[in-house]
Amino acid sequence: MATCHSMLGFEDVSCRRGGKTVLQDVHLSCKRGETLALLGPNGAGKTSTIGLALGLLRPSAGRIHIDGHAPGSLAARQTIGAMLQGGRPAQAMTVREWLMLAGAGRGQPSPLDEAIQMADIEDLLERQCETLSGGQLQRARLAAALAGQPRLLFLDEPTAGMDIDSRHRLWAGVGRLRENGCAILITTHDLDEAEQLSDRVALLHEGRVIACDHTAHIGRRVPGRVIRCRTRLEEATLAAWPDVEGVRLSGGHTTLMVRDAEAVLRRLLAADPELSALEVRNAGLEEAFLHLIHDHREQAA
Ligand SMILES: Nc1ncnc2c1ncn2[C@@H]1O[C@H](COP(=O)(O)OP(=O)(O)OP(=O)(O)O)[C@@H](O)[C@H]1O
Repeated sequence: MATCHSMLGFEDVSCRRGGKTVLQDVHLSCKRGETLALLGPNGAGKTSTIGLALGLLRPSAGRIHIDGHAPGSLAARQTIGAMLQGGRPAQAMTVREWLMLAGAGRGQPSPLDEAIQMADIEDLLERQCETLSGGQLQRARLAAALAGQPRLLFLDEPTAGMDIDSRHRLWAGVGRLRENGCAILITTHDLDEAEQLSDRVALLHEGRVIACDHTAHIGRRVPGRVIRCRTRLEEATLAAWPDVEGVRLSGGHTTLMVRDAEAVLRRLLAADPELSALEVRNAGLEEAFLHLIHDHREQAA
């Protein structure tokens, strides 16, 4: 049900914090029914971007709108739900009271049922927030962000600390919200999560958007292919081969970024007759992320 209506717009936005420029000439938009993943290494400026959209920080240049309204205005606040890192209610209150307050703040005191169900907090409603575990508090933050049915949702590393069940529930919930026309901006360091949830990704590095594209297309920006296999060959040996641009070992698998897949495959099969679990594919979000950041660093140097 996506339309072209932009719920969030950043035009040439810069921001300074502590005497340092942390965002520079940022252009971003997120439409109704769209999920935008804001990605980048630590300190890239993701949380600062959300702070600007919420009106908690002020831009030093540029313009930001929330469904046509200024960040921090009443209309903008009633539009937005935000799940922030470290967010918690100001005083000791129960989870139910927190949700009611959050919903009322958006001018929509009810219904809370969907928020409660999506965040899986039925059994936590009467608990005082200060007694919750880290993962439970994370689920309560999600419910508070969803209370009052926001039309623009910010999720800042929403699944950090969540167990697998809650994570899957959140992913399913994000899908439903998107179908209902909610615009969602999510930050995450989990690139599988970003790939699964987002329609588009914006990659931030040192305060600049260095790539913004459809999630399914971003891998095309990376030349070469990816080979994954189980092999007894050493990482350092493989890294020294011609046409191999990068090697990574994880979970017993070796992943190689290569320029010429056929040449490397022939050499791999000859060097290790016991090689198994072989896969060859185009670059995905993770390879694009690493490649684009590496390129940007080299250009800056
Ligand atoms: N309160 C602050 N005062 C001054 N500088 C700050 C403040 N908070 C963050 N910064 C700086 O702003 C830059 C961007 O930080 P930000 O928190 O937006 O990054 P991020 O992409 O969200 O990082 P992470 O992935 O680690 O959460 C960093 O250089 C950081 O050191």
